[in-house]
Amino acid sequence: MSQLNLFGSDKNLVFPQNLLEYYAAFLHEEQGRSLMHQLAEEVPWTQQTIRMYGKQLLTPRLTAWYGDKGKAYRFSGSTFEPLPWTAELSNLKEKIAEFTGLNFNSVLLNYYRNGNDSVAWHSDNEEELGNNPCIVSVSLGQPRQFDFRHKTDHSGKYSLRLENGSLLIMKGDLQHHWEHRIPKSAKDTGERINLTFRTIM
Ligand SMILES: O=C(O)CCC(=O)C(=O)O
Ligand SMILES: [Fe+2]
Repeated sequence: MSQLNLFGSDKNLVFPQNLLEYYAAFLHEEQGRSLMHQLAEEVPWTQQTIRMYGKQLLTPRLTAWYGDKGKAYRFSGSTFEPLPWTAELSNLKEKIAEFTGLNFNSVLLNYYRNGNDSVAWHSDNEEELGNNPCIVSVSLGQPRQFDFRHKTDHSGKYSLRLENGSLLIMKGDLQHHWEHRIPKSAKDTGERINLTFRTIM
């Protein structure tokens, strides 16, 4: 059963709750934590640079990209060839397929080393994800706040807490009209890994 618990508000816009499904306990607490530690150790994490305001900046988190051979992913002017699926990641992909009925050919991993790591406002609207992508996001470790704001109206935001072991589905036309981010957090200092399973066309 979905347990969506959105908080916050927007004076003008009501968040379309039907575009999210949230399951707080997709994995058991202990499973979530041990998978996080395993991935933290084993994944060849890299810190990407992005071009912003004419400057090269380091992204405030570590990332890795896995998927089927040939399913390259392009963003910020770079092309990323996926690493081949590991046993842990393909097991998790299978578990997601059983739980949601959804199949994916790639996964982006984000490692937030502490509350100072974050991801800025964006939507996952790259062309190779197709028009209305279904994205499954699994969170491990430190719970963090996940914010949504409307693309053209920044007067308010909606938030949700992504728990250790949780699964969130983002679907429909969410990525057309809404942006999301993981803000920095002074109080949530523990480490967290997030995996977003995606289909590259
Ligand atoms: O860490 C998260 O929960 C979200 C990551 C995200 O939005 C992304 O990788 O596109
Ligand atoms: Fe995203």
